[in-house]
Amino acid sequence: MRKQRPVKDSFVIMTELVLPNDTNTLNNLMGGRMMHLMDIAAAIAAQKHSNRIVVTASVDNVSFRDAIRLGNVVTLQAQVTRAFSSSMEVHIDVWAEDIPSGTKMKTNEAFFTFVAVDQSGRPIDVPEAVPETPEEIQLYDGALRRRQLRLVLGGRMKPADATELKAFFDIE
Ligand SMILES: CCCCCCCCCCCCCCCC(=O)SCCNC(=O)CCNC(=O)[C@H](O)C(C)(C)COP(=O)(O)OP(=O)(O)OC[C@H]1O[C@@H](n2cnc3c(N)ncnc32)[C@H](O)[C@@H]1OP(=O)(O)O
Repeated sequence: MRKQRPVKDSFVIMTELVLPNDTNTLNNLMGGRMMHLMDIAAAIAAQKHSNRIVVTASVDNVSFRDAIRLGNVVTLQAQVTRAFSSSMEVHIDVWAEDIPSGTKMKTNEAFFTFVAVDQSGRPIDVPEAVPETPEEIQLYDGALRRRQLRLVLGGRMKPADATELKAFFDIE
């Protein structure tokens, strides 16, 4: 039987300070720097779940809701939502905090997909991810649909095989 692991075991929290080298000429955190931080936090979550080397396979839509300013404290929270065979979907939330003014806002959210690989870079199976809380169950339940959408968009699945998507959009 395949090994199981609670999704909460993969939880990662990472905190960074926005320094001058991280910013553009408007003193805002650069988008690419943000994606780098998100990739690292999410990869650590996938590694914790699988105890394997992981590679980033894809990143779903990342939107930059509000600018993050020089001197802000950035908090990234990542957790595996669901594991398939060798791949894992990781959900990540990003918060920016201005400590002197006591304000904190959610600025980004995304889903990353990582694939566990062996020393030769070949995909290798990972434990099943078991959700426990209502929020974890909701993310788990939506993960198959999101997987099919990204595989169709990435040209890795035929739309006709995306059964969850068809059911979601009520397509015959
Ligand atoms: C332990 C304690 C912690 C320790 C704490 C250490 C800290 C440590 C810090 C971390 C450090 C930072 C980590 C950065 C991670 C990188 O940045 S890695 C660099 C960027 N990424 C890459 O270079 C990946 C390049 N691509 C590849 O190697 C191959 O395409 C892949 C992803 C391995 C897939 O290989 P493939 O031959 O296509 O394999 P295939 O059998 O067709 O598919 C395998 C799985 O991949 C999935 N897949 C393939 N393509 C896609 C796609 N586009 N979208 C979604 N899924 C896909 C398939 O659906 C399949 O999933 P399963 O059905 O098995 O679940």
